[in-house]
Amino acid sequence: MGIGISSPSSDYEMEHYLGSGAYGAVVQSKKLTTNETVALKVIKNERYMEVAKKEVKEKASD
Ligand SMILES: Nc1ncnc2c1ncn2[C@@H]1O[C@H](COP(=O)(O)OP(=O)(O)OP(=O)(O)O)[C@@H](O)[C@H]1O
Repeated sequence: MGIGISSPSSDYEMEHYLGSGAYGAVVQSKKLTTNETVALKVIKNERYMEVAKKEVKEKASD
């Protein structure tokens, strides 16, 4: 059983480490509300939060 993590929209279970970038680590996880496999980016520092939010918005509009 992996480590659990929650967001306002779902709970996730972390499965395994995928890699690291400048802002934090990426972990393969299961989204428990839908059973989907997703990549969760865990931001390593609060200072990077705004950069991360901007990246998510840009990727969502691709
Ligand atoms: N959807 C994904 N599926 C599989 N592996 C992924 C996925 N997203 C990220 N990774 C892995 O995690 C690593 C870090 O990804 P991340 O997006 O944080 O950084 P990056 O785009 O490589 O670089 P930067 O930090 O400059 O944005 C990647 O190099 C890759 O190995």
